[in-house]
Amino acid sequence: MSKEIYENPDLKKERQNCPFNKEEITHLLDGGKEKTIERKQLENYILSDEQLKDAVPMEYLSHADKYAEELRKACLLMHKLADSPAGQVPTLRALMGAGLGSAVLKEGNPLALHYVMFIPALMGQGTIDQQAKWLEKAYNLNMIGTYAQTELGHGTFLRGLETRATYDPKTQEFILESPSLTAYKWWPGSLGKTANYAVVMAQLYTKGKCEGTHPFMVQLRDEETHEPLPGIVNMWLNPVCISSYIHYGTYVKPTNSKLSYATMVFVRVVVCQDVTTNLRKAVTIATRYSCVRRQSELKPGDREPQVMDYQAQQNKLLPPLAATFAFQLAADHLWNLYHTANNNIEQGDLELLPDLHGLSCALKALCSSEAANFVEVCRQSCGGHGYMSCSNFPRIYGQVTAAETYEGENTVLWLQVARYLVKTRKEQSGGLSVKYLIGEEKGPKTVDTTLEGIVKLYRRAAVGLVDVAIAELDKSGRKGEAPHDAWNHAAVYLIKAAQAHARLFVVESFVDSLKEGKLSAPVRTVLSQLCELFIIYWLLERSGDFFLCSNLTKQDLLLLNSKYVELLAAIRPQAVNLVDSFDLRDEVLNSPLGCWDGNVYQRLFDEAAKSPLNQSNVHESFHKYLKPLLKSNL
Ligand SMILES: CC/C=C\C/C=C\C/C=C\C/C=C\C/C=C\C/C=C\CC/C=C/C(=O)SCCNC(=O)CCNC(=O)[C@H](O)C(C)(C)COP(=O)(O)OP(=O)(O)OC[C@H]1O[C@@H](n2cnc3c(N)ncnc32)[C@H](O)[C@@H]1OP(=O)(O)O
Ligand SMILES: Cc1cc2nc3c(=O)[nH]c(=O)nc-3n(C[C@H](O)[C@H](O)[C@H](O)COP(=O)(O)OP(=O)(O)OC[C@H]3O[C@@H](n4cnc5c(N)ncnc54)[C@H](O)[C@@H]3O)c2cc1C
Repeated sequence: MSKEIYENPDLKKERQNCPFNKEEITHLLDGGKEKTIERKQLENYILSDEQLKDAVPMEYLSHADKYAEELRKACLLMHKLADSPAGQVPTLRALMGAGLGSAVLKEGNPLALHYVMFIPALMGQGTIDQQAKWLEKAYNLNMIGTYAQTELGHGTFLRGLETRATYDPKTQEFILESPSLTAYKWWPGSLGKTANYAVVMAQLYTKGKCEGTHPFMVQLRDEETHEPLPGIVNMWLNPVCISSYIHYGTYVKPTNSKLSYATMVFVRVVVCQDVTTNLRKAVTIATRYSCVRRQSELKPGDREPQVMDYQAQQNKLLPPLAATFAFQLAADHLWNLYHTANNNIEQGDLELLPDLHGLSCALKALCSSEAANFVEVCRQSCGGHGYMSCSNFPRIYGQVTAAETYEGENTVLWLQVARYLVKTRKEQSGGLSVKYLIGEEKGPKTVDTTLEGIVKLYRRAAVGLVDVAIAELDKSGRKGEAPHDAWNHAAVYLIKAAQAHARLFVVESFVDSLKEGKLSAPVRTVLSQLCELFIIYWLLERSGDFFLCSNLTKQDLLLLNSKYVELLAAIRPQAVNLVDSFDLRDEVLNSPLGCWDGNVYQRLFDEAAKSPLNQSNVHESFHKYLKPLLKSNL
């Protein structure tokens, strides 16, 4: 007899009479029906393999055992890669990130850097000959690489990196050395125990002159024994400069000194997608749990309500729910820009590089910081159970907050965006962003609170805050301050301007996607409600920016507040159906709070029972420590 599938009655009720086609949203997020089919096939292929399941929860293993277990599974995944139904790159993308990858490798993928940075560095900066020599070896996993740029003393300031690569024209070799403790490469993933090669960023010295940071291929460990090569600490290795700037002993300047930064741009682009996947997981867990959890008393004498029926809970969870769509659509736009810019760069056309740099910094900083804040709100919205390790919130939060630092610490990236905006605004030049800066809203600054009217407010804020920052810089200049001091003293304004520009890009992406998208009426309705909720939410959160740059009035704000709470109530009935549309399997959510069937309490209990401490009534430590204390009559 088929086993009755349990479904929490509240969740079951939430799912009744869904007014839109969930699969249509799933296909939208996957990039089409075929991509959804491919993703589900790959998930079944990977998640059905018993060897990829954890015998015990990872949190109960030692550090060394965690590493060994993750490496075992990562290597097994690579064996499965060759036969995967989705093909190499789509599978790699799925296995390296926060979705399918983290369902199997909960503590992280020891091989991630090999694919996320090492191979892209070779592809983006190696010469044809170098690619011919290394790429096949890398793709065939005959070598494992990482990207070693950050040092103990420097991560942000690349011009301050201390690792030196001195070219010896006699031997035609580069001598790599770490001249000080602070020069030690620190942080590169896989560098400690896994990688046997690295792309090492070092200051190139030739003929006594420093030519700046360049990438070098360095072998770290013996390919057979995996022992570190002799002198690995004070590297005197046979590195190869990954880029063809030394011709017959003479340094040839690259067409663009910024090309060595290209790998970081790629990762910043994919990070936007990855933090959005993590945010989708957190929102799904918190939303389903909030419809299962009944607590307190809303109407005196009534049954305890679902906590999702509190407006305060809707205010916590519906903006992050809307953000998952906003960030996904913006990340899709950025991904398309990346491909266009990259294809142009391969033809020698670097015109879009500043736009790509500006927007990738802006979106990476915005999506990672907003996702981190929203994930913490989701965690808090689940009360005590949200604090449990098994809820998966601690791991998701750790992953999204890491993204606020790696690939460019967010503040540094905001200042890079500001540098790009000030330059673009002053020169009235540049490409993509110029439409925001030059296409500024002319005419009266009256406010209309329609969707179009609100988008115009975002544009006024983006342009207006750049102008405020420029005015600050000019004021400092008139006082005789040096440009670097003026820049530092305007940092608060510059960062606000950068953030306003990033928000405008996300808002425009969301609105434009709904205009362009071929959506059914019910899907368009619910996504439009989410879009309007989100852009009003951000406006209310940042109302100071809008007061500064437009004729927004207190009356307008009160009207927008009313619209906001109306939208909370309108979207609330579809919250579970919307997160169901993400089509995130329980194994990917990896949380008893967010499971599809809502059987929360039994799953929490089962998880707790897995703890080694719950394998006996009295732990041995009682006899060693507690009993003597109890007897000691202190
Ligand atoms: C095989 C592939 C198959 C499939 C793909 C596989 C996987 C991908 C899919 C999924 C992956 C899923 C998830 C990924 C998730 C996580 C990633 C995994 C791991 C992360 C590991 C982390 C790695 C790292 O952290 S690496 C180290 C990163 N470090 C940094 O980012 C340093 C930040 N600092 C800087 O960038 C510099 O300080 C600086 C900002 C450049 C400033 O330095 P500097 O003072 O020299 O520069 P100026 O400010 O003077 O500007 C000079 C000039 O240059 C322009 N510029 C600066 N940066 C760039 C750039 N990056 N690109 C282009 N141009 C740049 C700047 O605008 C100035 O120009 P102008 O003079 O014209 O103004
Ligand atoms: C999980 C993780 C994985 C990583 N993986 C890798 C890897 O694989 N390979 C690799 O090479 N690196 C890696 N890193 C290192 C990472 O790239 C650096 O930590 C990051 O670039 C920040 O640099 P930093 O640590 O020097 O911070 P710092 O720049 O020292 O930041 C400290 C403070 O100084 C501020 N600051 C610095 N410069 C400025 C400025 N110009 N203006 C204003 N404020 C400033 C920052 O905003 C910050 O508040 C990883 C880091 C993490 C957390």
